[in-house]
Amino acid sequence: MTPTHAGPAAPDGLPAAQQPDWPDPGRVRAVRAELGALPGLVPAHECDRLGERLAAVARGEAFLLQGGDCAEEFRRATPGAVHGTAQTLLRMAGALEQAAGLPVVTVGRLAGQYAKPRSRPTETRGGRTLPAYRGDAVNGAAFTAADRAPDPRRLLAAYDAARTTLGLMSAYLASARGAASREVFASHEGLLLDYELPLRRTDPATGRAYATSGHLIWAGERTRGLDDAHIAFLAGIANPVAVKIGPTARPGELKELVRRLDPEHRPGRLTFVIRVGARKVRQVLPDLVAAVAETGAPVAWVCDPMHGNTFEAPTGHKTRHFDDVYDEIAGFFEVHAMLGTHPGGVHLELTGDEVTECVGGGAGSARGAGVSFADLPWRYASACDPRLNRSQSLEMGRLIAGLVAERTRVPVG
Ligand SMILES: O=C[C@H](O)[C@H](O)COP(=O)(O)O
Ligand SMILES: C=C(OP(=O)(O)O)C(=O)O
Ligand SMILES: [Mn+2]
Repeated sequence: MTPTHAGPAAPDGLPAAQQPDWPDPGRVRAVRAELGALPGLVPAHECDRLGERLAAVARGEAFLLQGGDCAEEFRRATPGAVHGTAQTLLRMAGALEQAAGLPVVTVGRLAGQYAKPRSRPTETRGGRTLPAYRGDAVNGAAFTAADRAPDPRRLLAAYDAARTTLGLMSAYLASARGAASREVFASHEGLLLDYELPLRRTDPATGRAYATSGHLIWAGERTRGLDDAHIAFLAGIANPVAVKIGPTARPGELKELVRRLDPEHRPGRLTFVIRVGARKVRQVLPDLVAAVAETGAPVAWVCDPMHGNTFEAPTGHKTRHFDDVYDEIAGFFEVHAMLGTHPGGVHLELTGDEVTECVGGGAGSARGAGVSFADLPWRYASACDPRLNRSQSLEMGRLIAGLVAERTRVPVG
């Protein structure tokens, strides 16, 4: 179990899991004040527009493609890295739109995905134990005491990197004429309350509070405690919000999340991102969908086929198999077909670079094809979880397009 810190940042003093052990509370207060004086990163009307798009996703009239790094890195807030991710997402969106005849809503895991919840608070290498890497907004990835020390000034660097990334994305979209979907929204896990709360602003037009750190904010599998600070934070913002749902979630918990996060049943407000693993999805998803259907809330159902399929390769690398990723998506579609509900979209960890982090893929996608275990050390660049590389992403995009096309009964071109 990861420790739960009842930190000062929690809304209404509620317990907040996975918060950093900042060394200097005075400095954190100063950083929060500085963040509070900076302009919001995204405007409220864009959050509302994404909400409208997600309402269409929930109705089965659009498909959500959400993807990007597991952990964004400050040093990669560069044109090459941001454009690579954007181009990969837009090419996948193009394949989906063409095959399925449905508009695709494209959302990046970007411009804020700088904080990570971890399974363990520390990491031991060669007999030496240091704090775990918790994302660039908290500490550095290098295995040194200096890097791993949490530093609240990194919250300001996260704001700068997010602003740079949003600018690079806008520039790319302005140049991507004719692209199937030219809107890319920004999303991240709203993990660090010392970052999220100062960036929460009241929209003068409506008097409603918005997280201005990104368009869509989600609570992770490790921070979705019903009575905890993260859910209270999401309940208090008007943005579209999502919650990751792992294999131990009970149907009643989802009903309670609906009650807290979408009491008015506002279309586009709430998305459930299911990440239960390929071997469990067919078994656990039906009861979850049925329970939420009983509430009558118009939630969007999205499949994260990454986080329930992670395993350790013989090389020691964290990896995922392309076929497991596809199988969880296929199972997700099967369950929705059986229930007559809508498979709203997918949430993927991917990059535009040809890294070697996930195994499999390649023509035919038989086990053993594409990236092999032996390839993993070659280009394993992720700061946290393994991502689909560019080729694997495009291949997965084509496979998903096949599933959506089958569903919408439009022949694949
Ligand atoms: O991205 C999700 C989590 O932060 C990640 O899977 C945790 O990884 P860990 O189990 O190595 O801590
Ligand atoms: C932390 C993540 O996922 P989850 O909360 O589903 O484990 C993530 O999306 O990187
Ligand atoms: Mn991850």
